Formats: sequence, C-alpha cells, structure tokens
Amino acid sequence: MKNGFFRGHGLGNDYLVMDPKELGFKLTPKAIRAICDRHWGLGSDGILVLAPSKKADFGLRIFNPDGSEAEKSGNGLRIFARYLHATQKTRKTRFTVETIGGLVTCTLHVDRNGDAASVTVEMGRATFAPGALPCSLAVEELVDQPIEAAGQRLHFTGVSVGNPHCVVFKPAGEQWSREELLALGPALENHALFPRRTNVQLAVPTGQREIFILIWERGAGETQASGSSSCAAASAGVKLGLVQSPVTVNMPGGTLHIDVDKEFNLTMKGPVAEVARGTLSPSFVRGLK
Ligand SMILES: N[C@@H](CCC[C@H](N)C(=O)O)C(=O)O
Repeated sequence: MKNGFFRGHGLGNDYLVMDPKELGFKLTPKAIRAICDRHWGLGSDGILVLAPSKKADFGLRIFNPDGSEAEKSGNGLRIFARYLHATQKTRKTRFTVETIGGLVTCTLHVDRNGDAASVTVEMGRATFAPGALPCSLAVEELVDQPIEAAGQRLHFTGVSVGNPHCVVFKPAGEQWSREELLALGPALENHALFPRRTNVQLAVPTGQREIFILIWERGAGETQASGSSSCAAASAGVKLGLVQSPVTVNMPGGTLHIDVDKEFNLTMKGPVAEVARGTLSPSFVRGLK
C-alpha cells in the first residue's frame, strides 16, 4: 500500500511500522519528527522500519520521535513481530531479527483469533561495561556509581542491552514521583557522562522477584512502558542483589516478564496489540519532502 503504515503498541508504548519499499518519500529525521508529532502528525513513540538482513530472517531499524536512531527496542520488537505475522510477511512463528544492537529471536504466541497476542523475545546479553553504552566513567563495571543530576546526588547502574540505560534504584518501600521523573529523566538522558545520551529508569524493588519502574526514553521522553528498559532494570536489580530472576517488571502501562540467566542473557515476554493500518495523506507527504 503506497505510503502505508501499521500501528501497534506494547503496553501503551506505541510505534508505527513502515516498509521503505512502499513509501514515496525518504524517512529523513525531519520526516520522522513530523510523522511522530502528536498534534501535527500521526503521533508515535517511534517508527520501526523493515530492513534487509544477510544474517537474520528480517532486519529492523528503529527511530525515536526526535529523529535519532536507536539500536534496540523491546516493545518495538514485539510490535514488529506482530506486524510481520499480521501482514503475512512470514508464516513462521519463530524467526530472527537483526537490529543495530544485535540479533534477537522472536517467538509468537498466537491466540484463537489468529493474532500474535504476545511475543517472547530472546533479547541478547546485558553488559555493565562502560564502553558498551558508552559512558565516560573509568571503572570496570557501571554498578552503583555516584552521579549528580538535577541538583541531586544519586547512584546509578549503567546497562547496555544493545541500547544504553541508566537505572537508579530507591530502597524497597519508597516511591518515585512523576515530578522526579520529569526532572531527573532529561538531566540523566543528556548527562555529560553519556556522550550518546541514555534511556533512564527510576526503579524500586516491590518484591523478591518484582520491581516497579518509571521510564524516560532517550529521544522520546516519558513513556508508559519500555521493553529494553525492563530488561535493563531487571538486570541491574539482579546485579545489585535486590531481586532474583525471573523478574516481573511493572510500569505505568502494564507488566513484562524478564528472565535473566547467570550470564545475564535476557528473555522478555509480553503482550502486543495492533491498533490500525492506514495510509498517509498525499498532502501530508508533500509537506515531508
Ligand atoms: N521503547 C523502546 C526503546 C526505544 C529506543 C530508545 N528510546 C533508545 O533510544 O534507545 C523499548 O521498548 O525498548
């Protein structure tokens, strides 16, 4: 379909999926910003683009609403998997996807309506090495490191799950407020320690195998849920000895289940929904060029 899009969400983290072969324009940063604008465009937490791959069944490029490119997205991968199944780009229920942040395997769980209602993604391995985010701190692992942001002294754990994350835990029994997220999120995202910026999670343990997180995404701001953030926060919680795997990650938009093995290999399982399929109007597309 010319200038077509598929719209889906994972726990309220919404993405558009597009196939460049069907687009009559280039997905430049300017075009991405215009399409993702919630008032002047379609509105979205990002755009997922079908790409060729030599290593995997499919390739995926992930763009944030500010036009920057992300290496990986957990909710994005579940939405992309649902798109591939719903649009009959594959008949397989298990396939590989190459992202800039590494190769992952998706397993679809098809419901009685024939929809891929939930997806398990083998997300790869978490690392706490500064070079992987990157982070300019000269330590071996970014575990429980001091940082100052928005006038506060905090401790963070830096995790790469293909894309970068900065996890800040409060002790069990305490809570993070939305005001704290809106102050600390942008300050940590753009902190001088993270030359390529970072995603941010404000986390608290809520049980032996359960955490709650608020999310500030690089290039997107506050989101209702995030798959890679859930993987990062679960890994940080296990590394810090605050929780045990499998970890239930609760977020404003809902819950994801994250398995963290002894080597920090991650498996994420969660729901995914299709919202719409449509086409961009010719007059809107003319304005993108
Ligand atoms: N919402 C995503 C993460 C998207 C990418 C992120 N904003 C980044 O820049 O790394 C998820 O569900 O993982």
